[in-house]
Amino acid sequence: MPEFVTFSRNVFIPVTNICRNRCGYCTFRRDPDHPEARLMSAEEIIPILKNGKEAGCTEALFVFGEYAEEVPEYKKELKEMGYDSTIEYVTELCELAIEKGLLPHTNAGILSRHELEMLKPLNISMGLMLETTAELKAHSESPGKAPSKRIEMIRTAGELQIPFTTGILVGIGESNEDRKNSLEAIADIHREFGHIQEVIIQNFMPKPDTPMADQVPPTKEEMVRTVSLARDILPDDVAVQVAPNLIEPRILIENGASDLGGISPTTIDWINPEAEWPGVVELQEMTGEIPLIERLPIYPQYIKKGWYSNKLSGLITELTDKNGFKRKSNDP
Ligand SMILES: O=c1nc2n(C[C@H](O)[C@H](O)[C@H](O)CO)c3cc(O)ccc3cc-2c(=O)[nH]1
Ligand SMILES: C[C@H]1O[C@@H](n2cnc3c(N)ncnc32)[C@H](O)[C@@H]1O
Ligand code: MET
Ligand code: SF4
Repeated sequence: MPEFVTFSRNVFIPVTNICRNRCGYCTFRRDPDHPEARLMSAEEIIPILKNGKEAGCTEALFVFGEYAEEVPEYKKELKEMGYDSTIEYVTELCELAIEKGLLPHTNAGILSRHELEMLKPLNISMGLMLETTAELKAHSESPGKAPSKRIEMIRTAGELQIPFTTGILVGIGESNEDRKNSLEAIADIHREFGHIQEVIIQNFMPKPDTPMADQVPPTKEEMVRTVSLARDILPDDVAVQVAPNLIEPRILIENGASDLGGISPTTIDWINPEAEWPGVVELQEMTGEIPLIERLPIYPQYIKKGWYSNKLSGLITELTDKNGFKRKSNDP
């Protein structure tokens, strides 16, 4: 049982849903000619940032389809907005978030070393799910989900000392042995670079109108088994995260989970839009007698190590107490 359980408050910004991949489980992605295909403008994003700040959020979570630039229609739209590349636009958005008082965390899928170098000074942490080290049908149309590519990017983020969130998606056709391999791969990378702050054990949620709509999601028992496997395999300084809007967390906490990820008072989970966020009072009910502590999108040990740029130090000071957690009390 962990000593305490953590969570953070974020605003979820689905910057673009155009994506070069086609994962069998995903409803976030849209085809370029779909009426809901979009690239959000800075004008749309600014009020979302402001609302989140007013509601006490600390994190701007920027999520993208992967390498949308490989889609010509998107490239044209980006050009019309005045940007030559996605990464140029992301840096602009991160600066906006910082200006509004939120710490940026970007998950844009695969990024090159150069792109990671550009984002490091503007992101308090970054993320990329490993998903799995297995070659699966779910990823047969997703070049960016090749395990070797994902591992390479997670390693590069380590070389650059970027506090990092990764994880595995459970129930997409992988075996228990595959889960073990995936977690061992993450543990090895962390032992080499020391930058993995949390590993998400995310349960696959079947979505209508996807190739995997009829695939059975993992059972609670499988999730308990996977969380305790993760706790066994991962080094002690890596937190195991589960999503409280996707699964009842109490028994997972009893088996090694110690973080509930980002919840949002003002935005929805654009990846799992059917799954509403619990509020802080509900989270407290879920954790029971175990203390619930609000954290920032960077874990305290990385604040202590100084793994953030001077562009973010003012905000860190504003937002943290002496232990590196959120300064304000956890009032709902
Ligand atoms: O609302 C969500 N937040 C997701 N987050 C956000 C996450 O809960 C928080 O941003 C981190 O805990 C940092 O505070 C992710 C972040 C990553 O880096 C990688 C994957 C995810 C996945 C989700 C997700 O499915 N839904
Ligand atoms: C941001 C992360 O969201 C996860 N993701 C994408 N689609 C689903 C789904 N149907 N159920 C659960 N998680 C999903 C993937 O692991 C991705 O990397
Ligand atoms: N498209 C990216 C990935 O799958 C970001 C999260 S999914 C919307 O890695
Ligand atoms: S999960 Fe990410 S990479 Fe896969 S199709 Fe959806 S947006 Fe694209």
